[in-house]
Amino acid sequence: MHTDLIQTSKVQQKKGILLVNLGSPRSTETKDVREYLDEFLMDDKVIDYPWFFRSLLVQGIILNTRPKKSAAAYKTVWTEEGSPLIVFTQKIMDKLEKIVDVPVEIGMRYAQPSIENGIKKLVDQGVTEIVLFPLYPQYAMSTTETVIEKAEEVRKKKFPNIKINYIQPFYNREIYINCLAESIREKLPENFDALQFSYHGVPERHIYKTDPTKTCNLNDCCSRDSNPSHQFCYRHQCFKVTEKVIEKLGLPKEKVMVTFQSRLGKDKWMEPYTDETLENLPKMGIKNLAIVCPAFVSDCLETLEEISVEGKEEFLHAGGEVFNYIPCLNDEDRWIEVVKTLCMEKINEFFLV
Ligand SMILES: C=CC1=C(C)c2cc3[nH]c(cc4nc(cc5[nH]c(cc1n2)c(C)c5CCC(=O)O)C(CCC(=O)O)=C4C)c(C)c3C=C
Ligand SMILES: [Fe+2]
Ligand SMILES: [Fe+2]
Repeated sequence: MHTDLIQTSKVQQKKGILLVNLGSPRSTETKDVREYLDEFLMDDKVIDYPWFFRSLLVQGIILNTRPKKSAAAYKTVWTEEGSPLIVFTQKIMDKLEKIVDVPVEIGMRYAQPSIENGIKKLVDQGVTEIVLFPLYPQYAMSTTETVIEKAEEVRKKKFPNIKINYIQPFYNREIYINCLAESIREKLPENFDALQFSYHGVPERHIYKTDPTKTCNLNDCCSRDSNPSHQFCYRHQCFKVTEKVIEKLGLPKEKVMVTFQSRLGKDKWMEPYTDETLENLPKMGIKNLAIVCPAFVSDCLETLEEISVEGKEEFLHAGGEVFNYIPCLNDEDRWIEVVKTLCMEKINEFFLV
């Protein structure tokens, strides 16, 4: 009798998937970019100063000049369908929907379509249990953590009766590493002097702040095999992806480097910086470079403009000869299979609870 009741209640639960990415401005108009940057940078998980200082910095300084500059950059990558980041996330959704038997929606942490919008669409289809997938391989306070915080806020306020289960960062999952390695292998040129892994940076302070063990010193501990801080150490997780991928590709360590891009403001961000490295490589004899950006699963402003256009110019200007940008996983079928596996794993786990 007791088991029957539990099973009956389980059958009544309807599951759905919400794919979450960072988000882009509504358009490339400066006012829309300003609105987007305002929401993004006023998030205390992104600029983690007390509210007064954050608003002084963001609304008093950054929003005076950056929106115009960023709008011009967005114009160079925008497509007829819209922002590459959102278009690729939609493509993942479209492909995933065809191979799973539950509804799939997307939601962006900032701007539209919002997380609330995505949850509502699922709820309108009768969904009561959501598997939410933050599309970031590595954990960071400014990505995974803020997504979960926002989704929980929306759930408590607007959808208190639904359940959300979160997919954890997947940087060390074999299926993801195989997928990334195969994708890179296909796109690597025949000859190259070095392969650069350029990850989005974060301020060093963020790493210390989110380390529950307070053991990470942003030194060699991040590359050690085991340390209790690794679960929340973005730096470690970037190193781990690199290490596992180059092992799969059979590349010697000497041919590979890790750098961090897209820094903002005057804080100390993780080093070495991508732009400085690109300027120095030609002097070190590296003229033919391949570069990949595995903090991003979808190409976006930070890869298409900052790396494949600006980065290329920096490298060539400094004496580099060949610059090969390796695109992100985007909507490659092998990546869709990984998304499916991670989602179904969580759905089944959910079902067993
Ligand atoms: C991949 C993980 C990301 C981390 C970690 C991250 C941290 C982080 N970012 C900023 C500031 C900006 N990032 C911007 C764009 C942007 N950032 C990510 C991802 C991560 N950010 C993506 C995917 C994008 C592209 C969005 C798109 O529409 O294509 C921008 C906006 C663009 C610009 O003006 O340069 C800013 C600003 C901080 C401060 C931060 C950690 C503290
Ligand atoms: Fe670390
Ligand atoms: Fe960013």
